[in-house]
Amino acid sequence: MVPTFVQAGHKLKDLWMKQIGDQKEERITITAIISKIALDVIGLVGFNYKFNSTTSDSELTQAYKTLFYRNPSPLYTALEENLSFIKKLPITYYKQHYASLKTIRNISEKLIAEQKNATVRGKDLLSLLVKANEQSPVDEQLTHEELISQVMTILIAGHETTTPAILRYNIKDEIMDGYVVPKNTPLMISIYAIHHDPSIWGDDAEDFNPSRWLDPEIKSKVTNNNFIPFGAGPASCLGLKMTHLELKSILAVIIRNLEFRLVEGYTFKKKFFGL
Ligand code: HEM
Repeated sequence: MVPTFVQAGHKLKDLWMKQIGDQKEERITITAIISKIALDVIGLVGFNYKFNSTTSDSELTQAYKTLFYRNPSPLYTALEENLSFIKKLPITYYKQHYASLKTIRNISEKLIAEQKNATVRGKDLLSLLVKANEQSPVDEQLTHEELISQVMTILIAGHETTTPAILRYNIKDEIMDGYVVPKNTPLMISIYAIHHDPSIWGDDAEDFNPSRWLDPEIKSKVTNNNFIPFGAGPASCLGLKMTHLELKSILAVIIRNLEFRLVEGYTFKKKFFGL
């Protein structure tokens, strides 16, 4: 995997170098391109699939855009979540949404079929999954539908990584903060709120300040329960180790070649997450 990550780092560096050109420095918005690079990487290491999303828009990239780069108002999102019939209305967005899911499903099916018929097996996640499945006793094997779901989950989870909250159900009746919470109550744990708690991160918790990781007092307060970008417990992120390695590999290339500064006076526009 590491050579793929390092190559991705070089691709990113080359793109930015090109943007800077002959100038000494340039103002660059980094977010959109990072997401594209992440999609390219998950395509390659996950499925041996070339999205090439920094240079072209494949049908899969298009499908992703439809699913993830939609920005409805919080009110609309709340309505949509609580009144499930809304998603069945013949509105253009929903038609595109379902068409996109179908595209992702079709491509997942195609990738699995290719792997099943392949004579030489790669080292990507899907090749390993198909191989392990074939070698398992028949009654333990994933069905075709389950294989497709796995591929779709990894394709989606490996790309859209900003989760504001995680959902859990308590397995027994509990009293929380004086309230009785009956067994099986859906509980939304707000990652956003935990990661902005001033009692852990300081009064400037809302500010983008990576240097706070150098503060020994803050570091001593951080635990696996209050820093959970990859979730926690048995359903936590499958891609954690891979992501750490990917980020380190890409950063190693980038910081050897470029210097970064925040644009003076720049302020971040906060996204509303509803939790
Ligand atoms: C910056 C990168 C990433 C972040 C911040 C992230 C974060 C998360 C979070 C918060 C969850 C929910 C965990 C929970 O409910 O406790 C999750 C689940 C998951 N992630 Fe990631 N993730 C990242 C990258 C990836 C990648 C690259 C992959 C695939 C290789 C991946 C695969 C998954 C899967 C399959 C799940 C569902 C696990 C389950 O429900 O059992 N993630 N991720």
